[in-house]
Amino acid sequence: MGRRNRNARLPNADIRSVGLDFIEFLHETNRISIINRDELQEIYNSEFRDRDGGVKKDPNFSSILYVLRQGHKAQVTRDRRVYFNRSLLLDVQYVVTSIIEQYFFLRSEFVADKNGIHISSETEMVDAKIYFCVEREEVYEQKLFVENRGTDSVYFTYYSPLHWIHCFKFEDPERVTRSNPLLLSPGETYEIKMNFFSADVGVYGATMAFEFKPNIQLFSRPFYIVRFIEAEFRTQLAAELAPVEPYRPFKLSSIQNVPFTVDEGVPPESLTLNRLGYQVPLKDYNCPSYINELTKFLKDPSSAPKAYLQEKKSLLESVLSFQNYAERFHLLLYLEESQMWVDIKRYNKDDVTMERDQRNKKLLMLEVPGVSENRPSVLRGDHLLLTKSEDLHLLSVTKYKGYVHRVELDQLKLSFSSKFLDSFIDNMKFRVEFTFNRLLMRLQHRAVELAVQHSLCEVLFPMGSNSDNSNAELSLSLFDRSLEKNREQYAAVCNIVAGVSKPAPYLVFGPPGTGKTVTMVEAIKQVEKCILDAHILACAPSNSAADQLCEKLLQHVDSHKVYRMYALSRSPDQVPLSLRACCNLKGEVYEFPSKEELMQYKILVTTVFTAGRLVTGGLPVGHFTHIFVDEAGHAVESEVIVGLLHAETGQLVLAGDPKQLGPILRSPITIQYGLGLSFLERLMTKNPLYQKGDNGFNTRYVTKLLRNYRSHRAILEIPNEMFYDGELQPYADEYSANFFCNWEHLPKRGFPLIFHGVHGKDERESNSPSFFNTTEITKVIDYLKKLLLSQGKKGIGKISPKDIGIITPYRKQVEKLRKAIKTCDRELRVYQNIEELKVGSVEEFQGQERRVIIVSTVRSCNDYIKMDTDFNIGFLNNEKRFNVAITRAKSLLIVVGNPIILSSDPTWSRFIQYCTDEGGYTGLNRGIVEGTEDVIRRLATLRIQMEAEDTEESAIQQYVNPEWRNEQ
Ligand SMILES: Nc1ncnc2c1ncn2[C@@H]1O[C@H](COP(=O)(O)OP(=O)(O)OP(=O)(O)O)[C@@H](O)[C@H]1O
Repeated sequence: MGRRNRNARLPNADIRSVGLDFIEFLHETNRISIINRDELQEIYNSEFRDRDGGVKKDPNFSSILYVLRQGHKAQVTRDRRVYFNRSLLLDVQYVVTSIIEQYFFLRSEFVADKNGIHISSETEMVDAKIYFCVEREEVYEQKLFVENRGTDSVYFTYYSPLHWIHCFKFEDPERVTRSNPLLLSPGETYEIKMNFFSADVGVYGATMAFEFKPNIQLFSRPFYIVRFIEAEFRTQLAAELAPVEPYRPFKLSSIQNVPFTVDEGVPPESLTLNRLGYQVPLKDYNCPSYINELTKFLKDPSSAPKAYLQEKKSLLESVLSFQNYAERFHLLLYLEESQMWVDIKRYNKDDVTMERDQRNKKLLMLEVPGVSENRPSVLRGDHLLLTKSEDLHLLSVTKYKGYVHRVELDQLKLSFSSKFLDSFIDNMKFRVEFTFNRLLMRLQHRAVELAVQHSLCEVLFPMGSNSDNSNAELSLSLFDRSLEKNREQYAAVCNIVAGVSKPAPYLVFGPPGTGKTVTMVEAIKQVEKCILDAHILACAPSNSAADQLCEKLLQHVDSHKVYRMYALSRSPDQVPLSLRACCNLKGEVYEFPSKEELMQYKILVTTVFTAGRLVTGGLPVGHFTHIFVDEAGHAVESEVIVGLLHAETGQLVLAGDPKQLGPILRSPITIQYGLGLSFLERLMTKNPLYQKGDNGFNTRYVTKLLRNYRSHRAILEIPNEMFYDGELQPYADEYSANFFCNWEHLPKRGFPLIFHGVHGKDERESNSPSFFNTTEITKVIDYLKKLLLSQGKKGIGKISPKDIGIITPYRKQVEKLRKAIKTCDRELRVYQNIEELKVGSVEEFQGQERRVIIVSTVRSCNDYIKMDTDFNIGFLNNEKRFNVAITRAKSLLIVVGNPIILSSDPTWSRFIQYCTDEGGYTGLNRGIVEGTEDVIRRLATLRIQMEAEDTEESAIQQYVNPEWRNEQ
């Protein structure tokens, strides 16, 4: 009864959204083919409904079906079969979502045998689809059979591709047409020859419609049968990289709460040497009990408002100020954490097995596909809970705590108690529950609390009241002399050294490649050189950006003065060799030196989070005279301030670009209430000191850099137009920018930008949810070989692997590309210094640059775009990720991708249009690929014809295109 009442209140849009999520869930768990209504209802109730622990009450299954049917998202037959419209998407690569809905309903009708007519092919058809693969550039032949298995004769009157590309040709001995129909007697089979040829690798599809009539009367009603053809032309390399086994997603577990005890494991802290004390306490900051109720209320404010919930809502709606600073951030962080708990539970699994690590018998290996893409997010030092499957029926269970010692591509290495290890037997089955490490949330809670305690009002909400109004007049001799020629950069360095904005933060912002990092690095070096008692904290949100800062500092600063401090979560093998001598990794163990020792270094380099350890360790307020945060737009404000206690008396400098990668949040509520606004962006957009006045920016507080020293102007064009109002000025050194302008493989000389259109397939393998696309890998490898193996010719200078970067959004594509380069390709794998060629995600390239960047976008099917958006992966619908990827190249940018899929995104569409207009487009001829829209329109017309009264003209004949048939 209660449930029915709740449903009555749920708006249809919400029910529809739950329904669509359920379809997605079925798809993800490989059960989209289930059509039995009762079975689907059982799955919905036991595995999906109230999956967030009952925070949000889901509607019942009947309501879901009702709303989905109304919205043409599902069809339910009288015999209780349910067809969700999702199942067909994979057949057609060029889909428009609203259109595909109609296609779904038409498909099942059209593929069915009719009047005894059955259509087959030499290779086995699966679900009315012929699939074949060719590995050479040659004509491939295959026969189609039209067979009359019925008891009456039938006329075969016509056949034609409804959706077709030039690679296919058809031929039949009688040249069947309406004016030349073929009588197929019972038991008779007629052969049609199909040829396929493509000069380019890729996946090509055709949809064939066959028309028949039960008798040859002019006005008799025809009937149609449809078959789908998918041909793949792939190289030997693509074959080597093909899925090792079919994709089998893990079955999700629905965990009930039963009493349990925890068997403690061995944390990797045992691998640290800790001489740094714990002087400033870090409280638990556990989520208050009202958070779930508040979440529900915020999602549906019409639900019975309670005064205290209304009060919290008002706090979220209020403008951030120093008075509500801590309270508002605490609340937002609790809401974010509550969503993180919901999300992490989705990864719980049943019946998993583990293996012993052969190298370290004390560790067990657990396969966790997706872990390298943060699905789920697990770091070294986190823990998981495992319960023996055989114990699950007990009234009370033991959960074994396994600490993560190592995160690898698709697996974790865990340590458990010795008691558990002794009882462990291979193939034992477990239920695994993921947890997440609350440390990062706790550090942020403490940071906002300390900010208020230490009265950081003038740092967080600067009014400029403490400073006079003049710029610094210093005469500095810069380490990087090129900065002296840029007035803004030079002035920024001087102002930072003189601390003119203090206590207000100094901002260095601007588009990609404008020299923010080099300005910050120069300022650090100058502070170190000019201010004798200076102590500097240099931070960045990510380890890779912090490493880059440190590497640049070491070019001029004595390594004894610099210390790179890593947290335990950094995998030792990711620590760059160049930093080993001045960091806290000693062998396999991280060492945290004593406070006194740390205070002797002039420059400490950490991530913004690890800076929190310095606070805990009791480094006194006032110790750091200067704090620098690079890539500050990438972090949430409460993350950036984790180590800012020291900004009370020092100079804080933030550098970044709000148009590049921003903070990653899970909760739509916290995004709505502004947690995604970085500190840098807040100052820039909300604080008058940092805004542009009539005389431009106030250079005492902020420097906006606009000269791009990195890239050829053609590469900058679209980011400049789309994100920077055309303000960006190309200033790159001519020699570097034009390095590839005469490259023989450019579609157009002088335009060092290539969009290579391919029509591949996004695939998955085994349990990994991550994607790869072997057609794109083939193309990337082609270009790589053109760059490395035939270089030094025709006026192009030599480049080495370290000058090339390959960016791709999915871990599986990264892994396969590395395999292709370092193992499969005979020439590349032995190429000198090939290990220096970096293949990585956009996140790994933020802040970096290469002479040549190759981007592989992978997506070739619309079906997964929503998943990308939900998990914050992929390139589509993510302008910031697009911006970062495109702006890393200095002299040559090559993008390999599916232009049809990418064009559904306005940013990519503009980019592809630009490449086309300027002559940089090559590869897949988009003109020959017909859209799904056309196919659907055609199928719909055929259906009208089947259902209509007798008709004179065949609908199918409207689509006759002479080229699809072989000339005889
Ligand atoms: N004044 C200058 N003269 C010549 N080259 C410069 C100058 N300033 C910066 N550069 C060069 O421009 C390139 C980009 O600099 P940097 O990485 O600091 O830019 P950024 O603004 O931090 O970029 P991103 O936003 O992509 O991180 C580097 O190769 C750097 O050496």
